[in-house]
Amino acid sequence: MENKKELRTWLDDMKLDHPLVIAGPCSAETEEQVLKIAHELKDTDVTVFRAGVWKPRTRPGGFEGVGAVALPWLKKVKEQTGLLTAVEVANVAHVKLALEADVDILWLGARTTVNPFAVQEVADALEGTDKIILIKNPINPDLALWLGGVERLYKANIKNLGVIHRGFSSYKKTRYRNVPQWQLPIELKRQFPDLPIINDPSHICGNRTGIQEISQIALDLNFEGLMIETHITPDDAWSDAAQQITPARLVEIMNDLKVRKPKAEGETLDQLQQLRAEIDVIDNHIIDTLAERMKVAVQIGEVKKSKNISVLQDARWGEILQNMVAVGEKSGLSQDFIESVFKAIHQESINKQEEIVTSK
Ligand SMILES: O=C(O)C(=O)C[C@]1(C(=O)O)C=C[C@@H](O)C=C1
Repeated sequence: MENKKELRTWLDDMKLDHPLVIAGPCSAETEEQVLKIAHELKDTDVTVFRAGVWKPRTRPGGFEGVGAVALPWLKKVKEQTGLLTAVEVANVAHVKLALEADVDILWLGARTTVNPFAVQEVADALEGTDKIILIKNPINPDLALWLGGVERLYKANIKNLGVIHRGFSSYKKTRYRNVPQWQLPIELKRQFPDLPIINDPSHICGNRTGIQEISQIALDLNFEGLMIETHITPDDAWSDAAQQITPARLVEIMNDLKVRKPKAEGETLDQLQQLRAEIDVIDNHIIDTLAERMKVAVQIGEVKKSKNISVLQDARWGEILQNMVAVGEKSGLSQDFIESVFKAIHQESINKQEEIVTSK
């Protein structure tokens, strides 16, 4: 699949003068709940009403969605409010029912994207549809797997495509429910600038407090839209209560978010160009310094080879990491940043030395 302007046609056709907003409850619970939320969202920036009908739960026994009974409620949402509707589909049966109910947007969840067999099955069931299909990132940070999902749908002759960034699972305890790992959507955008990308701050945060901050970062990274879980009485929600917000709070967030211009012009561009020239000089210095460091690592590698000493020296490596984090902190650089930079440097050093010690 190549980047093509036509990938964003469905979004351009909406002619929005603000980012696309998809909102609605995590799960459709009752007809009354669905319609109440939809009516509160009707006269806002929201264009699409979302509601989970089939809910993939991590462990059995949880609320798994009310199922197909909710589809006629979504039809009513469309008739009464004019909002488009969106549901998650995970198998052929879901696709069939959602298409029969004339749902406008179908999305594949993270637990589906992770499985190419499941994606292929859904793609085959959707073959040739003119519905909008959105693919959430897989649970693990694997860009190829995410793009593979998009490609399977594209190959099934589906042209109204987009992706949803909902963050990635981590074994570490973090302040996020799903770590954003912004470098993945940034790389996706670099490869496919015309594939619409929507951010899902609700699943990234797992709570209400971070939604505004994550949404702003997404807009600053030129995401085309936001999908935010919204409930009339969030605390009573049957699923993901902690991360849902009221329609009123959603409106507040929308009003506070700043949409910036994608490109600078005129004087601002001149100013940026001057600063960018400075960055170019500094980047070149960084490369020269890294190359110098690597030369020393190669010399150490030669000593290790001649004296039969192992490549990895944990104690020294631990000491470097600790020192550099402390030095970095003094210059206002975060621990995460320093650790990732030095881990990459150390790995390259190991690779170079491994080449030396294993050479004949
Ligand atoms: O101190 C060494 O022994 C090195 O080879 C240097 C270096 C590094 O690049 O910082 C590389 C490998 C070791 O695990 C520790 C540190």
